[in-house]
Amino acid sequence: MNEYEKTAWPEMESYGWDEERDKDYAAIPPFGKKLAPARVVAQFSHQYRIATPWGDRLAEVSGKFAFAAATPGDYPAVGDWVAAEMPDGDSHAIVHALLPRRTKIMRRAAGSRPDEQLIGANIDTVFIVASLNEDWNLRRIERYLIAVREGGAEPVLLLTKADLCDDPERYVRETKSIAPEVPVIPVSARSDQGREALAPFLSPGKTVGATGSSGVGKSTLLNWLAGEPRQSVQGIREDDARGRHTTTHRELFVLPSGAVWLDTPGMRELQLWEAEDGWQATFSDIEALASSCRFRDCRHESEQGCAVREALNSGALDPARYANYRKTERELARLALKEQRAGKRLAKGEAARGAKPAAGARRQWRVAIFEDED
Ligand SMILES: Nc1nc2c(ncn2[C@@H]2O[C@H](COP(=O)(O)OP(=O)(O)OP(=O)(O)O)[C@@H](O)[C@H]2O)c(=O)[nH]1
Ligand SMILES: [Zn+2]
Repeated sequence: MNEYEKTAWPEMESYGWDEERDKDYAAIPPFGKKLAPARVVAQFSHQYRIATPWGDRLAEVSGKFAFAAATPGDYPAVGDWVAAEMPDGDSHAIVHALLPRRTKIMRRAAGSRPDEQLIGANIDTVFIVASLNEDWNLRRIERYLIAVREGGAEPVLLLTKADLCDDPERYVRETKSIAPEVPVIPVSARSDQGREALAPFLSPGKTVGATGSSGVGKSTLLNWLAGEPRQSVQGIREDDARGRHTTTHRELFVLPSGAVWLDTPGMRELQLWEAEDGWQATFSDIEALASSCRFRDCRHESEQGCAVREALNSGALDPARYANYRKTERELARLALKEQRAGKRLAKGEAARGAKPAAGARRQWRVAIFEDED
């Protein structure tokens, strides 16, 4: 049997390949080429570095792939699994197809038109990092929760620099109060605290990444988990085929625990994208209250039988949390408006690709409500 016609690719397991991927891969239509699975480990302007069963290669997408891609999100991103052609005796590869993404982390592209920009694919867990000594801000954590959940990844809250804090448990409690179902783990790289609690999220083949404000300790966390200094974004040292050390730019690599760490510059500065699902999950308590208001279209201002007002008055709902709910709702509505305007231009192309209509009535309802407010 031709090496390329294998039905399983154990070589790729260290990058997170599993039986489900074997199935996804088998479902790719034939391209009349010898293809093999690979994972994108770095992205340059028009090139990728991919990890293949036979080592790393530089790759580009095929002409056909580029022709079919309608938006930036259709191109591979770091963390994506692809089917690539690897011509013999050539150090380059050609990407012909993208495997289905399990999760994606998106960012709004700069400029007036909000545009999906993929900053990481197939991430299982995103560590939302906040530091225990400075800059403590539950509202910011809520915003990160929205962005992470929207793409389908599991959020875990890491409270760093526990060595600098007299009462980490107090912060753990506060954090749990805004996200009861999310694991909250105090850690300290300096005093080697919290390693065991992190272990369940760092099992072999799981892909993880970290996001959080500048200075909270993301690089330090990575170095701590890697057991050696590792400036991931700048590049890491590796042995090449001749055993020499070379520095290679990589944004995805395997930790000693066997977990795969994804660290793209965009991960560090997540912003809200049209995050209706993540927003609802993050504020599910308020959504539940709102659904028991007497009036279906209650604006929670001075209406009779408003459950949200009641909760605010009784102290059951934190006014700051409610304010953040409204603020992020307005931001999402603003984005949705822009999207609607831009969408008119895009609609034709998207319909041609069989895309679903933009997530529907609910968002339009929000747009209608908030259009007049700003
Ligand atoms: N005491 C203490 N200091 C820490 C710990 N982790 C990080 N720091 C310090 O916090 C500062 C910022 O850490 P970084 O790891 O560079 O933070 P970062 O989140 O990567 O910052 P950006 O690269 O700007 O995104 C450094 O001076 C670290 O030494 C810790 O566990 N305890
Ligand atoms: Zn109400």
